[in-house]
Formats: sequence, structure tokens, C-alpha cells
Amino acid sequence: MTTNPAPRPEGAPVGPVDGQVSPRYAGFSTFARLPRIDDVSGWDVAVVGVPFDAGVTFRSGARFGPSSIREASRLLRPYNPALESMPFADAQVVDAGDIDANPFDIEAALEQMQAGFSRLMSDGRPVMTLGGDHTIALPALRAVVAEHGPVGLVHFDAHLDTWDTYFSAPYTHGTPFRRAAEEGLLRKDRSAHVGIRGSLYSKQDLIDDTDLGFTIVHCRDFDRIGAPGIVDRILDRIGDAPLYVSIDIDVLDPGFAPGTGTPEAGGMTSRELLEVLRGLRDTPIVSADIVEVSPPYDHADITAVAAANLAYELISIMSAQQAAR
Ligand SMILES: N=C(N)NCCCC(=O)O
Ligand SMILES: [Zn+2]
Ligand SMILES: [Zn+2]
Repeated sequence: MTTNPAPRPEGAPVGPVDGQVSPRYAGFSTFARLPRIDDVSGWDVAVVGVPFDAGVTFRSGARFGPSSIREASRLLRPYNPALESMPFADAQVVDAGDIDANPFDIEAALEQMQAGFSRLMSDGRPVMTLGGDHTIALPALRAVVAEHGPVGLVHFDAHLDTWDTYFSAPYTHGTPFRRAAEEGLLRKDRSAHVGIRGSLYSKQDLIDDTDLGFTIVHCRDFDRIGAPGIVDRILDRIGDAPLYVSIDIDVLDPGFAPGTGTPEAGGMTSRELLEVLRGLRDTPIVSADIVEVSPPYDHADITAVAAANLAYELISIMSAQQAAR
């Protein structure tokens, strides 16, 4: 059997399976080879998958995102040198499996997702969600807000995702943040889109977005202001609000994330986004998601590797914050 975690002091968190004992490619595919939620007596940070892609407007396949990110995460190691932390030793991190979501009835799926998130988020514990398409951010935010009240939002994406409807459907991957704003889930003037680029339907899209309470850090400004400038713009906007972080993998350039449904040229590098996330280390992150990884369009797991590493940075921050509570 290949389920042995690395040796640890009495009472310390159960960490990943030891890659020196059981090869990294062996055994169950939990995120980073962490224990399953039922294998430990308590936890501080949970990773959960939401294999749902019935909300997409173009290429599908994000329903296979959670399993491909878990596979790519087998290579993650215990020490985070950039943040100087041991995320899986500082706090108990677990893999909570997947939330079942009806692929034929989006509103039923939203209810299932919200219920699943709420079960995990009781006691205010942070959840790192692996999508799924961007529709899943709405039930995640509903559950977060039920626990914490309205939150600040940093939304990394090529797209605004504040459009109104598609074919009259209100719940899609292009509409979650308009619904969230309408439902009062977001703190006033504490939300930012980062990495926006590409064609729009009209100038009105930007006007509507501002009216809904968002500010935009455009991708075209990144070369001029660099990662520190992006972080400054974000921190200025969110202040000390409790923060939900949503990463649509298409914020990365298609060269760094080909496996996604609505790719746009001219995006961020993985290095740039990893560095921007580290800049959020002192902001209280209440939960986060990473969405829109579509393995059928991926090559050599490029996109899944990027997603696994981005999730690792966010987990490192949430783990350190839980340890400091
Ligand atoms: N959330 C993602 N990935 N894409 C939304 C694109 C919606 C549109 O093209 O109208
Ligand atoms: Zn997008
Ligand atoms: Zn999106």
C-alpha cells in the first residue's frame, strides 16, 4: 500500500505521502498526495474539486480540471522557498474530494455546490477549490458570504465575467460576478479584475462593469508597472477586507495555459502571476478558486502544472494564516 505519510512528530499535521518511500507517481491522486478529509481527525485548509462545465460558452472540458490538477500536483514538494513556509506542516491541509454537481440542470448544480461549500466552510475555514468552469465561483461566494459576510474579490481573468445572460441563461461562466454584485456578496469598492484583455461586445461592457463596483487592472499595463505595481494596485483596492481570490487560468497567456476554453492572446506569464499571489500574503484570504482548466485542450499538462503551482501558493498563504490564528 502506498498511503504512508512522511514521519512526523506526535500530534503534528499529517502531510503528503513520502516520495522517498512511495514513488510520486504511485498511489491515490489526492492534491499534493495529501490525506483525504476522512483520514484525519481535523483540518485547517481543504482542497475540493468541482467537476462542472455546463456553464461554458465555447470549448468544454473543464469538468476534467480537478483530476488533471491533482495529477500535476504530485510533484509539489513540502517547502515553499518563496514564502519560506512548510504549508502542509504549518497546518493540516486535506483533500476533501469532489462536490457532485448535476450536469443537466445548472440551478440544481448551483444548490449542490453551495451546500457542499457550506459544509466545508463552517467555522470559517478556508477552501481551495479546483474547477470546473467559472460558474462555480458564484455558489462558492454565496457560501463564503454566509460565513464571513460580504468580501473583497480579486479576480484574475482575461474576461470580465460580468455579462448579463447568454441565450437568456443567467448562470454561466460569463456571468458569475454580475450575479455576485447584484446579490450583495461583494464589499463596495473592494473588488478588482486583474489581467483583463481581448475583445469585448461593446464599450458598454466596461461601463456596466464599473457600475457594478469593479475596477480593472488591464493586462496591457503589466509590462509598465510589473508585478510589484500590480500588487500595489490590488492592495490599494481591497484594503483590509477579507478576500476571496478567483483565478481563471485563462488569465495566463495561451502559451502558459493552452488547456482552457476561451483563450485570449497577450496574457500573464506563470512567473508573474505566482509573484503577484505572493504579494497577497498579508491579506486575510477566506477562500480561493482556480477554474477553467480544460485538459482535452492541454498539452504535456502545461496548464494543469500551472494550476497546481498557483494553488500551492494560495494554500501556502492560507495555511500560514490558519497556523497564526
Ligand atoms: N469565464 C471564462 N473563461 N470565459 C467567459 C467568456 C465569456 C464570453 O466570451 O462572452
Ligand atoms: Zn476567462
Ligand atoms: Zn472567467
